[in-house]
Amino acid sequence: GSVLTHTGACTRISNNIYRKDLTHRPACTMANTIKYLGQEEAQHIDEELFNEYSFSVDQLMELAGLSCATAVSKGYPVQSLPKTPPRVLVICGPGNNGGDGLVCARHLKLFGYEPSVLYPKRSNKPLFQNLTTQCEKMDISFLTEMPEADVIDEAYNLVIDAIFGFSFKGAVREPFGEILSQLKKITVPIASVDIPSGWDVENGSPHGIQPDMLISLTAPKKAAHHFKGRYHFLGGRFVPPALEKKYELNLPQYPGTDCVHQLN
Ligand SMILES: NC(=O)C1=CN([C@@H]2O[C@H](COP(=O)(O)OP(=O)(O)OC[C@H]3O[C@@H](n4cnc5c(N)ncnc54)[C@H](O)[C@@H]3O)[C@@H](O)[C@H]2O)[C@H](O)CC1
Ligand SMILES: [K+]
Repeated sequence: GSVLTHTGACTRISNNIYRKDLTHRPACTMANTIKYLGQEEAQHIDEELFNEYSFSVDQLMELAGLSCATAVSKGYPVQSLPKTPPRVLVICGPGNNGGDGLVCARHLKLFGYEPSVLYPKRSNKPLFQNLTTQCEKMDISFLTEMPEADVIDEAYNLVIDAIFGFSFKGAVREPFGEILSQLKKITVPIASVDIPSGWDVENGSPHGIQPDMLISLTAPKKAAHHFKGRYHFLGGRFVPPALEKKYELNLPQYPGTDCVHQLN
């Protein structure tokens, strides 16, 4: 849109869409579009949610994982999947991004999908052990090794990439290097949680995996500027207004009571 100064004379309807309240005033645009976060800023917001706002990781992870499962159900409705049973492969990394994946798998099962989880580097923290038990008790199978790309294409409709989030840094260490190299070869769509895994959090990665869906949590990270897939959702509808204001996040309004907002 055209760039004019923000006069306050417009109402945000959704991201990048503004209704002019006064016809003689210029429409506001860039000044209050959604902010894309750098790595440090994302980590500061995360710390503030826990330390200043007294949320627990469990709470936010539950909402994050629910957002991911909801976005998946919107982009790839269970009835529309080409293969039955409606199998999806959820790959979980060693940190909180992986935890979001475990929560997402559980909700996907409740939504009628058949998730299988690959969780090769398990955290021994009680939260992660509990999330694993919850999945096992819901008859979600855990794979012992990463299937080859052609096996994934044959058996699964979709892969959920919950390997790395905003704390990823440096060169990918094994076993995730091999996992990501298989993901670069698959043809079924990938839905990435928060950041496409292996991408630099701010600069992306031109030779990295190319997800079809990205679910940005809290706010998109700078790498999301390089996302070329079909669906970009915002999830993690838990940001208190004062925190949103402090970091000038300019989050779009979520529709009604939805836990996700489709950005494009
Ligand atoms: N505030 C929010 O929006 C919330 C986001 N959540 C999710 O949490 C992740 C960030 O989680 P964090 O534990 O900080 O880190 P990661 O999951 O990104 O990964 C850390 C994990 O990965 C290892 N690691 C880092 N770099 C490498 C590498 N090059 N090779 C191999 N392994 C690597 C590191 O050692 C750690 O073990 C955020 O993105 C959201 O998805 C919360 O769930 C809710 C609040
Ligand atoms: K990810």
